[in-house]
Parts: sequence; C-alpha cells; structure tokens
Amino acid sequence: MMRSKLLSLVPCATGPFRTMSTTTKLTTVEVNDKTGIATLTMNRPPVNGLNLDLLRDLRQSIAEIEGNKSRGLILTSSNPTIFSAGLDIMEMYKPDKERVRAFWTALQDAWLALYGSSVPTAAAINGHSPAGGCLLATSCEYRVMLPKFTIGLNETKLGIVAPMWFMSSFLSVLPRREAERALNQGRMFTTDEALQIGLVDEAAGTKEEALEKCAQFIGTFAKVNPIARALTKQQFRAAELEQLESERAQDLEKFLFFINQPAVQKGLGIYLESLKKKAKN
Ligand SMILES: CC/C=C\CCC/C=C/C(=O)SCCNC(=O)CCNC(=O)[C@H](O)C(C)(C)COP(=O)(O)OP(=O)(O)OC[C@H]1O[C@@H](n2cnc3c(N)ncnc32)[C@H](O)[C@@H]1OP(=O)(O)O
Repeated sequence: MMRSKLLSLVPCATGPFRTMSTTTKLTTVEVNDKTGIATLTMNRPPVNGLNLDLLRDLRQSIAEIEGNKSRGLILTSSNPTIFSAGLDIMEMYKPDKERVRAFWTALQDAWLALYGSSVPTAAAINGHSPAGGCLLATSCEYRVMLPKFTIGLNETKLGIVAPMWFMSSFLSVLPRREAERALNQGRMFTTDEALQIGLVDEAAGTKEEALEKCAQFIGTFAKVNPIARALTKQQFRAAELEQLESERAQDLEKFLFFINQPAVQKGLGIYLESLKKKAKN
C-alpha cells in the first residue's frame, strides 16, 4: 500500500513547472519556476518552536509539495539566527491532556511525511538547530549549514529521552558510535564540528548560498529516473518508517507517561525558567 501511495507522489521528470507561493499560517511554500524546487520556510516567531500548529502546517506543506510535482524540497527558516528551537516546551510543560496527545500525533505525522517524502529533501540550516530542529534537518537527505550556529540532539541535557525515531534520523546521517556518544552526551555541535563529523554535508556563508547548495544537491537527481530514485529512498527508509507506523499508539502512550512524571515536569520547568532568565539578560 505504501508503494502505490509513493508511486502516485513521484515527481514528474518533465515540466511544465507551476510558479507558486502558498502561505499557511506558519509555513510558506515557494516553488522556483526555473528549477521546479520548492522552498518550505518555517515562520513561527520567536524561535520556530515546534508547536501543534507549526507541526500541522509543516505536514500540510510537505503534502502540498509532493502533490504539486516539485522536483525537490528545501527546508529553511525565516528567522536569521534560528532554524528551529525544537519542540515548543510549552506544549509539554503542564500540558492540557487532549492537546498534548494532538501535539505528539502531529509530530509523528510531520516526521513520517518528511523522512518518508518521495521528493529529494535538503535542509538549509540558517540558524541554531537543537533537538526537534535537528530531527527535521536529519530527516532530510542533505544539510547545508551557516557558520557559528549549533545543531544536535540535546535531550539528555533537559532530562528527557529522544524517542527511537529521533535516533533513526540521526543514525541515517552519523555512524552508530558517534551517534550514540553524541546522544548520551546531549551534545550540540558547532557548524565546524558538525561538518567535520558529517552531521552536515556543507557549510555556506549566507542563506542564499545555502539554498543554492541545496538546490545543487537536488539537481544531482536530474538525470535519475524519479520513480527508481523515490523507491530506492523508500526502501532505505522503510524499516524506520514502518516501525513508527506500527507502534504509533504505544509511542504516544510512552511519551505521555514519560512527560507526566513529576521529575520530568520539574526539570522542564527549571529549563524553561533558565531560558527566560537568559532571554531577559
Ligand atoms: C519518551 C519521549 C519523551 C520526550 C521526548 C521529547 C523530545 C524533545 C525534543 C525537543 O525538541 S525539546 C526542546 C529542546 N530545545 C532546546 O533545548 C532549545 C532551547 N532554546 C535555546 O537554546 C535558545 O532559545 C536558542 C534556540 C539557541 C535561541 O536563542 P536566542 O538567544 O536567540 O533566543 P532566546 O533563548 O532568548 O529565546 C527567545 C524566547 O523563546 C523561548 N524559547 C526558546 N526555545 C524554546 C523552546 N524550545 N520551547 C519554548 N520556548 C522556547 C525562550 O524562553 C524565550 O522566551 P521569552 O521571550 O518569553 O523569554
């Protein structure tokens, strides 16, 4: 079933391309009419915190890009210093019961859509990219990062545990030994360190250059049969996608149990307080 869904989404090898610019509340999709590549921009001030609404918009925009025959997807941010601050901690701190269920479900949906996307994907990381921001970037097939920012899965530093599918994205980029150590340490990598270890593929001086490098990566598939490419990508990613698909309900319950532990709530409260204090100074 996944196979036929994928085949119906495979981008056309030939034009004509549609020029398009669509804005949902928190994301914008712009398709370049020369290249046919869609740029998906996150725009949720102040830090692109991934809340319920942004996650739903992201998923909707990914579906739109797959449906409009774009040749590829570049994920970026409208904020000049932050790609995404990761999950909006306000969604997990003293949460409303129904909303937090919807929130985690929307995160699962967004990840399945991006990691499993049939079109080539690249992230132009134009700012800091901790935790959920790193999840988005590592769900893409290629990463270009601007200097002097940081990226990584820092969950253990917050006293929380990255779920298996966060690890899957990370492991699709880094060797297991490096990934395990970085996750256990909650390590944030500078752009230079990320480049050296292979967490990002290229560095760029400006956002425009990063977008151009992402477009060049997507251009490398120009002469590849799009159906063969999409099916090959899907085969590589099938095990991780199917694991979450088949364990969605358990994954949600695990998250709810974990997040509702008094010690976890206390830790999140302290972390939020430290962020707010830092913001004031
Ligand atoms: C079983 C599984 C259970 C659980 C799994 C959960 C997995 C979790 C994944 C996550 O993504 S958790 C989120 C992790 N994110 C972070 O740790 C990033 C925290 N933020 C920062 O480090 C910085 O804000 C920054 C992104 C580097 C940006 O720094 P800058 O100096 O530019 O901004 P400032 O720190 O002043 O922040 C402005 C404003 O935004 C609020 N903020 C920041 N990040 C978050 C966030 N992730 N969630 C909610 N709110 C956030 C910050 O408090 C400031 O608010 P204020 O203006 O009201 O004071």
